[in-house]
Amino acid sequence: MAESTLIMTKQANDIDGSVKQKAYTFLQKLINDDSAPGLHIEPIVGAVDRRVRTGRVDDKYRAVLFKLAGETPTYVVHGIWMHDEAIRQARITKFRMNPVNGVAEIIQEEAAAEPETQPESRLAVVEPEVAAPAEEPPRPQPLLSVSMAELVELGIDSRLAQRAVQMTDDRAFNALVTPSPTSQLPTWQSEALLALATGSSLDDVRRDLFEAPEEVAAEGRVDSAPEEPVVPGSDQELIAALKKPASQMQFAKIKGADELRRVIEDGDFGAWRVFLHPVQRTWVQKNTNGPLRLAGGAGTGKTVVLVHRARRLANDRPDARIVMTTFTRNLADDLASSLKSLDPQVPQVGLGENGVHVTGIDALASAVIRSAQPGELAAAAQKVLGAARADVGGRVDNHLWGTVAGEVSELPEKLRNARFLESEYEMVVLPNRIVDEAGYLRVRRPGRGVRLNKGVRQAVWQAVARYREEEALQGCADFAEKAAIAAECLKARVADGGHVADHVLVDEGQDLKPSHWMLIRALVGARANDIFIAEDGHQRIYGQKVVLSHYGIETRGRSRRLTLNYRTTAENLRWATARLKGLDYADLDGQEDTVDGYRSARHGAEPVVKSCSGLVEELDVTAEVLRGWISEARQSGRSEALAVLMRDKQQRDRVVSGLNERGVAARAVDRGGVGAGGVDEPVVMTMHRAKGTEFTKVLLFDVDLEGAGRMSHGYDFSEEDQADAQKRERSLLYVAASRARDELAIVHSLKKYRGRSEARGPEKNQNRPVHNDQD
Ligand SMILES: Nc1ncnc2c1ncn2[C@@H]1O[C@H](COP(=O)(O)OP(=O)(O)OP(=O)(O)O)[C@@H](O)[C@H]1O
Repeated sequence: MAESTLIMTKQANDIDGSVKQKAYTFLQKLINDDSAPGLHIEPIVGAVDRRVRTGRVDDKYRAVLFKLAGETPTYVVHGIWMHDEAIRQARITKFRMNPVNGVAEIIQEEAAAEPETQPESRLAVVEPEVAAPAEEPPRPQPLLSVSMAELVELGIDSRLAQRAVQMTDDRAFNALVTPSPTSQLPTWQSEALLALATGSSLDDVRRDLFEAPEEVAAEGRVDSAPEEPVVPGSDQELIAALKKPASQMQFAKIKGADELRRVIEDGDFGAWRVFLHPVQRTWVQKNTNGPLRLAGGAGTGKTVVLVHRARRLANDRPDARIVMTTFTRNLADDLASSLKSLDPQVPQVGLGENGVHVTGIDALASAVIRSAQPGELAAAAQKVLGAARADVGGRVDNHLWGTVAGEVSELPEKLRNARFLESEYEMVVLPNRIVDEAGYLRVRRPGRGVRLNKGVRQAVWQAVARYREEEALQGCADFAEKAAIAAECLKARVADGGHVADHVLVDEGQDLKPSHWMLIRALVGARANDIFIAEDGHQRIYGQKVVLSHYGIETRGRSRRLTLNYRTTAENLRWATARLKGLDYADLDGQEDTVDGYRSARHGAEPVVKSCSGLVEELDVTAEVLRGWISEARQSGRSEALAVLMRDKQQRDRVVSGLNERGVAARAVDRGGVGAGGVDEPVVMTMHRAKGTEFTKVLLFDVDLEGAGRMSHGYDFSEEDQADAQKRERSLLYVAASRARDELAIVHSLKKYRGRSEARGPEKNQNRPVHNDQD
């Protein structure tokens, strides 16, 4: 009995639900012993590839495989089809190493007897389903600014290259380069062409796809034994080609029965676990002295990289203490379950233990505080608050800044405002560890927008002092203060026992506040792979813009942006990014952040925008759209997750009851998991809560298409802050729209928004920034 190695392809992974169990049994048997009775592994006469085999999955279905000889055989699973289609596929499909760049690929050739009919190339490129460019209004410029020869030099099939360089129409181009179960377009070729069409240069493509850094290339090598020279055209050459990072976008070695089961059960949804983009793989493996920052639009797989990287660090050094953190508890729960689903063997542990500790950043601060001795806590609070308090565990009343603002009559009217005071406190007072008026009068406040003279600073400090007094009376501290106090505790502990973590990985970095960054810096010393940050400046929906280097985290020169969106369709992406148009965004290095090159390889329907006359009609339309989606899903038998997203919790509850009254069994989601969210019970949640989630179809309810938004009110103490608040509203729409995998609907009532903004009166003291713990 000889065990086999199994290589799954991304396309083969999408196995029809009705044969998944049988496919699993077949492939598991194949791994155990390819000569087992009942598998019927057989060659096909007249096939273009002598390595091709078919295998019997059941009476109707056959697997198409490529067998590579070695010490033990390797089987590359091309796919599972009904008998006749499987035989056809087996005849015309070839597994090869691309002769130009050495990447493994599956291509289709015409039957061996007919090669002369297509002299320039025998690769069968399926015609795009969309109308040919000749039928479209002519456009002056082709989409690609490279020549056919340059594409061929990259390794792109010559026939595909010829068609691609002639294309002037987006949709036709996308149809040409989008892989489908019938086109057999190698994944790397599709990605290379899409990247070139969205602004990457040939050098960018070469670097990203073919030039893996040493640590990634080393990961792909067979083992440390001296390598035998590989004979050209041999099976060993193909096995080596499978290990190239660009090959691993499409081919993945299956390690064990559990992985096989998960890969088959999850199909495309589990692709993130095995088929990484070479750039993702690089950022999983990269070793550096100092922090790394990975930026990228929504759905580009930043979290995927973070989770893979946590596993990689844990596997490299089982005694490493790794912290993986993010902005909210819900997001942290998602990270924990992704890590578990990627690798259940990675120990998820408490802070300071060997393994990965996954936690929300505020929960992390609270845990440090809970673990501190009273003396330690008092010393830390002295540094942060100017009072040696050990009673900082309680929660601050949400309205405390508003109350204080109302009490300090010396504050100018414009600044007598909870939002101003809270942001001044979090951005200036806390990070600078200001504990008295003299310190506040001296401090520099770059980037704060509103200028303060001495008298105003004194008034602001009066408010801060009142705030702190009240907290001392109540025995509490707010989240930002807790993070600052936790950071001071950890800094003090370094002298005794060193740092509490070896590696810290941060997701949703754009939303973290200065005190959070100071806490992160205090968790881990400056060392190899100390901090890894995933962020998207366009998705900042809480707090102010932050520059990491101000808090001892220097990522300049060690940053990268991901641009391929895996989640949503190109159509939804266009709608989502259009929300950001005309605004400037910055990344955590303080540099311009753009959506240039941001692309999706998937296509679908255009988003549907429904204009309504008011709330009742909005609810009617929402119920109607949901009923349509539910009935489509039921008819197709697909399991789909449906969600309705809106701006705030009151609206959410109104929508749930409105939908229930209309016979749609919707369910509100607040804290805690989203649950199945299947078609029988669409979920309804705020756009803030939807951060980090994804659904098959998403409806945005009562959208303010002008993006002026309610949040901008209350920020009129400075033009910059008001503009920033409006920007966050647009970002929120971008976040919400980019949750949709397939379809997006937008329901709005423009008339009502006009009325609302005209009717807005002063509500200054009640205003308070939305906090992560609230939404
Ligand atoms: N290499 C990959 N292959 C297949 N799917 C992938 C890959 N990388 C990411 N995905 C999928 O794309 C979706 C988005 O990934 P992820 O959540 O990591 O993106 P993100 O950049 O963190 O998004 P956001 O910023 O919106 O939170 C997920 O469904 C994930 O499984």
